Amino acid sequence: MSRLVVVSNRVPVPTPGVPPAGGLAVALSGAMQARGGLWFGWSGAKLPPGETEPSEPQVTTADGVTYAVIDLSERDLDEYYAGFSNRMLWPLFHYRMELTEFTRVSLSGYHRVNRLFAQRLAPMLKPDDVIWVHDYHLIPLAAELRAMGFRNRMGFFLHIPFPPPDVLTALPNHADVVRSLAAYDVAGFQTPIDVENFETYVRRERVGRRLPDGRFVAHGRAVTVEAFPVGIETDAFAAVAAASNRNALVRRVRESLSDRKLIIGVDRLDYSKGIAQRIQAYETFLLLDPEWRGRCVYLQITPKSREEVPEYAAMEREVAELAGRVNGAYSELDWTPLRYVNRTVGRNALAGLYRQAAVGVVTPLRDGMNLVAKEYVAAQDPENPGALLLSRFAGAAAELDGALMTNPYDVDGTAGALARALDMAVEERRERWSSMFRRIKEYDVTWWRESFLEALEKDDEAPPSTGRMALVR
Ligand SMILES: O=P(O)(O)OC[C@H]1O[C@H](O[C@H]2O[C@H](CO)[C@@H](O)[C@H](O)[C@H]2O)[C@H](O)[C@@H](O)[C@@H]1O
Ligand SMILES: O=c1ccn([C@@H]2O[C@H](COP(=O)(O)OP(=O)(O)O)[C@@H](O)[C@H]2O)c(=O)[nH]1
Repeated sequence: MSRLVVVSNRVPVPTPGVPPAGGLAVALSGAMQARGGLWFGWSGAKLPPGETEPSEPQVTTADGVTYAVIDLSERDLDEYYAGFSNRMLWPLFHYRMELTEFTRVSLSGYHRVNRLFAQRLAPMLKPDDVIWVHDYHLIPLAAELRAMGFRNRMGFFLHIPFPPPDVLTALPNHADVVRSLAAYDVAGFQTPIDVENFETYVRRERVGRRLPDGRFVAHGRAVTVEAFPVGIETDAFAAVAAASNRNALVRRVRESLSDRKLIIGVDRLDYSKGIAQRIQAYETFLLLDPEWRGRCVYLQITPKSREEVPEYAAMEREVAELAGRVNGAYSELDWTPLRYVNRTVGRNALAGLYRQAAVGVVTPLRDGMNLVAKEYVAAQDPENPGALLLSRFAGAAAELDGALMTNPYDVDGTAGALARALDMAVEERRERWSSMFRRIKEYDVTWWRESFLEALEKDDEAPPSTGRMALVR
């Protein structure tokens, strides 16, 4: 078997006591440990001020995985990470054109760092390595490596949505972005809707066409383009949740609830997650369903994220204000309706908290997948599962047909759905949960990794299979 080389912007080199957070890190950590290989990317650290030349990769090995990471300069991070990746591609790919900021400077920093990644990675590559590149930060990496002469099989997986052409074409360099995707042998997306958006773009912009074998030919290369919805380690996560009464933090939270029903939300502090709209929906619910006052607690766990990006700082203020408003209006001396926590919680404790919660609220305005939704389902007690309230705009909605679907822009509708979730009879909860659990058990993180790598390692001549994912919706 060829060696697997994974490249992603952030590489969570295992650090005792520091859990990886963020869906990409969580999904790939398990996948890498199962298969081994090399994982290359940014260390998460900045070079000392004034230094501009990134170090040689720092290499460590743990659990059969070799981690090779480089520090990046302040300028590189400003332009490539906080700039083009997170002020242009992130908002645009989440359909938020009004939040984008395009500058030539950040675009050129984006290309410079992609070239740097290619240069630092190149000496470590062997001719038969299979290279798997992750996410929007690194779209041009294969083109850079190909320009240096590498002929390896290269695959790309986009963890965030691929927007419809009317949105994508607002990106001044959209044509280059799609040309860069054609340098890969496989381009994987989260859902069939993303594949459809790609296909519509290719057709409308006349840059390619579908081959009879299902691949796309664009810019002179044939690329397999398919949906590979990312999953979780369902069985392992369910087992941790089932044993969570041994976890001291989980026990403390349970005791603090004193029989009140728990509603849980877990999201990075990101405008795509719809946290402000969700708190407004909770406020409306407390207003319209007064019988629930004092009988439920909403716990919102929200680690801060990308604080160097101005839109994130603005959102941090907005959400904190809203949380204060709800608590100011509805708190009693012995009851606080909303617990808003800006801290990362370890996944073992999270598993137990999900299991405690009568309702999981996952209401992003747009999300590539959302692993929290799948983790909430995996963590439930099969005899008495909670209800999942899920945005129709999360990638996970294409699979989790047993969730109560909601439109997060409809605050009143979400408030009503929350009341319905809290009131749902156990028979209905069991029925909804069983179908979701079956789905995430079959399409888990192992399925995701194996099916992507199978497509990537397939002989070019063999027709790729299509329709790997059955769309529920
Ligand atoms: O590295 P950061 O800038 O701190 O951000 C954390 C990660 O956020 C995004 O995660 C996405 O991947 C998940 C797993 O496939 C998916 O469920 C979720 O919908 C996506 O938003 C981002 O795409 C990653 O690159 C970041 O590492
Ligand atoms: O305090 C926290 C918050 C989140 N997570 C994990 O981070 C991931 C978030 O992934 P998701 O796909 O939901 O969203 P992303 O942050 O990648 O956009 C999930 O596995 C969560 O369990 C965590 O471990 N601790």
